[in-house]
Amino acid sequence: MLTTLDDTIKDNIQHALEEAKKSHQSVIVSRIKEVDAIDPLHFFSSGEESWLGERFFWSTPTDDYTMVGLGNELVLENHLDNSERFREIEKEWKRLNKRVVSDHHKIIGTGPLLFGGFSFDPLKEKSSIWDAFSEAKFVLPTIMLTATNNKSYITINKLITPYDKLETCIQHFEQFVGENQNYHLDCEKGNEFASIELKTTEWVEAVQKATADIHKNEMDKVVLAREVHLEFTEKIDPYQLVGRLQKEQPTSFIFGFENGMQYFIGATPERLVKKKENQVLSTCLAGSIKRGTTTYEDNVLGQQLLQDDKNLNEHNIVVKMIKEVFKDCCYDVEVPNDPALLKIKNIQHLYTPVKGFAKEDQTLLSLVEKLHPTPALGGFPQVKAIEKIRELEPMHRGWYAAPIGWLDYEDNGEFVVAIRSGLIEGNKAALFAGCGIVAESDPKSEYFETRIKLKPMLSALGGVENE
Ligand SMILES: C=C(O[C@@H]1C=C(C(=O)O)C=C[C@H]1O)C(=O)O
Ligand SMILES: [Mg+2]
Repeated sequence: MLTTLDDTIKDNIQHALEEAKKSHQSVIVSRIKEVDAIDPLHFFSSGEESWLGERFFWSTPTDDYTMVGLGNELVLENHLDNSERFREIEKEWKRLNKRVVSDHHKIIGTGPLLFGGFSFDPLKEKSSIWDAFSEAKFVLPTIMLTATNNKSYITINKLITPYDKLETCIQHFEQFVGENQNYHLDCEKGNEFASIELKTTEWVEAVQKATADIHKNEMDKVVLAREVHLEFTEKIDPYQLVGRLQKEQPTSFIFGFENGMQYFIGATPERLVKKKENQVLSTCLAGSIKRGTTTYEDNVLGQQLLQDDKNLNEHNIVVKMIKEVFKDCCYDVEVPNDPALLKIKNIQHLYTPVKGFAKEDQTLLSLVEKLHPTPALGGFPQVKAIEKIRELEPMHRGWYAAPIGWLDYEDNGEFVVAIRSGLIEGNKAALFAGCGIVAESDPKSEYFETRIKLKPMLSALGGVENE
């Protein structure tokens, strides 16, 4: 993919090696090069042979970034509780020295960066399907494609340890020079499946119990989720799934994280926090209604949602919390007074963007830590709601509803909330969906709401549930 390996990179490798030996610490060397356009999906698929189980995919609705990583050059992972797990990742990432060689002006989203995520609640007892997922796991890809602003870039990363040999390090970069792009494309094939909804009765009872507790003033809101398991006749191909999600959910963030033989994949409309230099952006997304079958019906439903007290209550609890975090951590905070509608393929939501500029001592991961879980996924008050989820929810969330995303070495990056998602393994898929329970919640309509939220994954997997 690189045409030549110039002397600058060799000098940098040499210096990094000396630095690593002197400091007894590893140093990351990154080579960034602009390349002719490469289809990100083909790039993802091309990694199947050499890097199966070590790939990630990320694309944003505004198309400003698509990133595909192949190979785990470095893994930062921990099993720590709450705030410690965010801080440990940040500490380890900061400790590594980074040397970047680039043939162009530095572009955000290229160069050494981490991609990964966190579990929803480290204190919830583990269940088998999420066993291989830690409380925090981030990878530095060996090779990464970044497509942004109609340009494509390839980053090659190498972790240089004090024990490495110069020749081996140079070879690491040389192996990608002039490599042929040998992409294979499967045509879409049908894949039949059987589905089971797990513990539906328990879930409905949990909703009833939660509304009763809200009436007793134990809390204002709690989000309860449920799980559906699917079994297909053939193996599920993550490449096809990502491709379909991209096609069917162009207004969502598409994420895919391979963890050995499991893939955590989804199409979420919900940004948790984006940081570009000191500009910070978050999204309050809560309150939902279905899409109409005609423009007229769709508008009527949208207007109904904008005026519905139950949904406005669900939404305003989220706005209040995110606004408070922003007021603490940012200056020049801007929040519109009223929500707007966010219409995505299968559902419409109440939506309020929140903007600000991070104070000096705030980092992207410190903001993730303070925001997670917002009342859109947890509830309010936060601690009480999380305890209720542990007690009432008949499933283990794993990485569902938790932050997933990327951060670079200059603290730019973006995290979303991993909803409208599923955990795939072989021919099996576990899909998750939840909803905000408030005093006025009706279990039947909340159940219906979770069915709509399962649709993006169901449809991308090849079938939409009957209503
Ligand atoms: C919990 C989910 O979605 C959240 C709950 C919403 C609601 O109850 O109205 C809306 C958007 C999300 O913040 C999910 O999709 O699983
Ligand atoms: Mg709702």
